[in-house]
Amino acid sequence: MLVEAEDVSVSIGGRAVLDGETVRCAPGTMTALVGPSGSGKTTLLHCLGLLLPVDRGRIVVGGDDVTGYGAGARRRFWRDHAAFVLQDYGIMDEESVAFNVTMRSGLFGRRVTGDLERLAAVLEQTGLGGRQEEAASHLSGGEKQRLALARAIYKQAGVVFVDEPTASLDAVNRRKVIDLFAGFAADGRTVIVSTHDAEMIEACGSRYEIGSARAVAA
Ligand SMILES: Nc1ncnc2c1ncn2[C@@H]1O[C@H](COP(=O)(O)OP(=O)(O)OP(=O)(O)O)[C@@H](O)[C@H]1O
Repeated sequence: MLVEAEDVSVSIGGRAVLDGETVRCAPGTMTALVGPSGSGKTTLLHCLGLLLPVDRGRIVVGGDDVTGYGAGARRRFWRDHAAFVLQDYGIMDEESVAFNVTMRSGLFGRRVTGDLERLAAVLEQTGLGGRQEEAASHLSGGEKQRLALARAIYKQAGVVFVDEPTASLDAVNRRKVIDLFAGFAADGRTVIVSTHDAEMIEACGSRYEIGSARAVAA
């Protein structure tokens, strides 16, 4: 699914945070949003993911102008097409590891439904094997980050929005995470990454320098 921002501007508290940004994030590619701290990478990622409205310009997904989507249409987009790995991880502390990955519980009680075999495999892959019953509040910061990754892997969404996924990782785990997202793109998905990480940027098929309104083909 092609995800585009066309001439997008956003002001927060009267200050221009994005000024005429245009990016084109193609399926089958990892697209990097790069630039100095405070240049607006996270803000643009949130606009592309319909988490934040734009003041000017358009967000276009799969050829459809989605800029004016209301709450219901945005929720359907998130449910059917999007996975997010954001800086606050979006973990529900009071819920179990399993619920945080599958986002599904049984109609009665707290039994988690979904593809439990797949859940176990994904937790194994992210180093959280056997911990599905635990409350997410028991996890460390790094484990919560891996839980957010597990959710994105489990969901198999068409568009994956990722904010600084390697910021707090050691070299070995950084490589694993880069390979994981590169694998998503190789599967034909659209992967959009806000990052400072030179190794991650290197792995991206295209990159945009945010703040300069200038596209740089990789
Ligand atoms: N909710 C908010 N309220 C006030 N200012 C905000 C808000 N969100 C973002 N900003 C401001 O917008 C600018 C861009 O922020 P953003 O987080 O998009 O930058 P970034 O390029 O992702 O930075 P970093 O690399 O440090 O994560 C910053 O100056 C920030 O202070």
